[in-house]
Amino acid sequence: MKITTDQQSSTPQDAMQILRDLDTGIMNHMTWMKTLHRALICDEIPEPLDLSEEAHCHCKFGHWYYQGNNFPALRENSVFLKIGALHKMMHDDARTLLQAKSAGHEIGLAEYDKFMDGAISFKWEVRCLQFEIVNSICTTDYLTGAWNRQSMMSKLTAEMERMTRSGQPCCICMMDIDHFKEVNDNHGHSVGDQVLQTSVQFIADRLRKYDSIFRYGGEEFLICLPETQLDEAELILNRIRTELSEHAILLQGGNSTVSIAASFGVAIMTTEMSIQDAINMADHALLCAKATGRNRVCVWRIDD
Ligand SMILES: Nc1nc2c(ncn2[C@@H]2O[C@H](COP(=O)(O)OP(=O)(O)OP(=O)(O)O)[C@@H](O)[C@H]2O)c(=O)[nH]1
Repeated sequence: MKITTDQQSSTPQDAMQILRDLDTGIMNHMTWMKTLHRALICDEIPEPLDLSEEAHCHCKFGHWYYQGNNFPALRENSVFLKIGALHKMMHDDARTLLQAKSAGHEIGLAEYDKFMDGAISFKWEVRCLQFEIVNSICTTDYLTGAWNRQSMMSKLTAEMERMTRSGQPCCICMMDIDHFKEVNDNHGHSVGDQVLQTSVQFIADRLRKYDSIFRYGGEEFLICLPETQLDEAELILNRIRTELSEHAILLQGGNSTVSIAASFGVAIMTTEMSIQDAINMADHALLCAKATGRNRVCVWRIDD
């Protein structure tokens, strides 16, 4: 589920900084490659650090990569870890070439190819990580960590295609925090923002890993529950709704709390209808929940 994935703990500013750092890493290694080839081809004296066992830690990228405080979320990313392994291998292979050269041996084709293939893979994986980060910036609502509205239609379309293939049902729910304007009016917008962040995290923690939550707009969210019948969706959402209303949100500083509740409207998506039709039905159910007292789940049944 989106909220709990590692990319969510970075802000867009962090993400932009990581993109720049990765670009700098590629540039630095192109310059390094030039120095290395001068030593291998033009008999220049090699850089002493390139002969060290720890060469991968001593280059500028290595300093950045291994420093403890650069974006903790990144340290759990599988592509980031792969980049680290490729980077070390590239420096190890470069050292092997330099040692062969300084011992007066001819550099074998296999050794050279291994080094160059590693260097190409390193650059490729850095590009993959950059793509992943750009994709995350484009698809995430960075206030709440939910998927954003732009990514919603493509995800729901994929879900519709999956339904067509598998015949499994899928429910859509519109969720809106009750009297949210009062939270802003009584506590200020920054508290309102915290309440949005915490509520979404709270809900996301209680969804299954194949469910998704999207920020539809303002304090309204769309929840997609694949492989779920309407009655089951109602049960799941009612459990979440109850827990949310009973859970006071602790504000930053830890001295005060805000209690909230939310209304939910749920409908089932079928292959005979458009995605927009399903959203409209869930939205009608949400209006029903608001009109009949809030803090409740209303279900839109097609034969109602
Ligand atoms: N703090 C904060 N407030 C937001 C954000 N987006 C929308 N809002 C506020 O959400 C409030 C929504 O108010 P209303 O549409 O009147 O709804 P409500 O007070 O929740 O009432 P009901 O939905 O009828 O229960 C407005 O005050 C918006 O300014 C946001 O990103 N941060």
